[in-house]
Amino acid sequence: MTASFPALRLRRPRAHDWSRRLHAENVLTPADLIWPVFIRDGENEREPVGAMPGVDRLSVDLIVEAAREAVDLGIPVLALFPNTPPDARSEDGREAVNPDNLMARACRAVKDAGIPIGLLTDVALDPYTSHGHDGLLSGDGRILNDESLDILAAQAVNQARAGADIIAPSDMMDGRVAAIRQALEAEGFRDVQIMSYAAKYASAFYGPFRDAVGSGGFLKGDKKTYQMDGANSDEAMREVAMDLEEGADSVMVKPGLAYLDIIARVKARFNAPVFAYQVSGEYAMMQLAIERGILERDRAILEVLTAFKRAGVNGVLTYYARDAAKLLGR
Ligand SMILES: NCC(=O)CCC(=O)O
Ligand SMILES: [Mg+2]
Repeated sequence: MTASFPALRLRRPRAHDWSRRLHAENVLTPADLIWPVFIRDGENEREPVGAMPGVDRLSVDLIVEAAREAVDLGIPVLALFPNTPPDARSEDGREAVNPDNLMARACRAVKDAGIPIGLLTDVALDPYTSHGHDGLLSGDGRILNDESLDILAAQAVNQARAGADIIAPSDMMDGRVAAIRQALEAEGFRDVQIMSYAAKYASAFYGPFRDAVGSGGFLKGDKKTYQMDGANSDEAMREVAMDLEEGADSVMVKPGLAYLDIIARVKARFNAPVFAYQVSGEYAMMQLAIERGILERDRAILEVLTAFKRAGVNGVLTYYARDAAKLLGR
């Protein structure tokens, strides 16, 4: 910088709204948003998630309505998460490959209704297992890596058959992207995308999500042997490199706000689409402060989502997707 005050006045471009808009380096639009929704049994059922005020579990018919609303708001993708009835959960999570499970029914219902929206489906066993883990559990309490790959790949194919557009493995087993990509190719699903949860950290901020999908009460122990240690950043680069090499079309960093540095590193290093997940705990934290009048709602929502853009994401999974899209307009 050569000029100095008063030739240089950095406040000049900030003086007017038109000028601030003109100079904005990053712009959030509804097309940046992926809306996670929770599926439950029944018909015309809308059930609030206690730990996530403002978020409901919806029966399949209401998921279809949500998809229509998302399209109207310009949101390109819905992310689907099932709250599997307890009697369908088992030690091996086999409900994950049931062609009539909640996830498959929701995908088919949205696609059969001809709604032009992308569907992102989560691959991991935790909503289907009686122990709440993302992979298969051994007798002595370990999460088995290689042994879990077959059912995860079969789960992905089951979702693709039901109409999923983006398979999103969140299980953090090594090698699962390759296994899923191979299975999708073998079954003819050449154009089904994979968005891998590449850098997924073992986080306290997933607590409310486990309430939403009903796995919290089941979970034995923690997920530290497969999800990443929050102290690590180089390791995230290796996770991302591995998933891209195995056939991921895009990668995700999760949670979001506490990991913006990871997003920025991934963006700087890889020429690949990167997404962030503003997770349930981030949502709950903000939402409770908003409901108590401590935070200004609209500004807080847009500020945080814009921060993800600034860090370098192509898009954000956020429980605020609908609210943010309404604020942004089309
Ligand atoms: N596999 C999806 C998640 O774990 C979501 C976490 C959250 O929203 O807390
Ligand atoms: Mg990995």
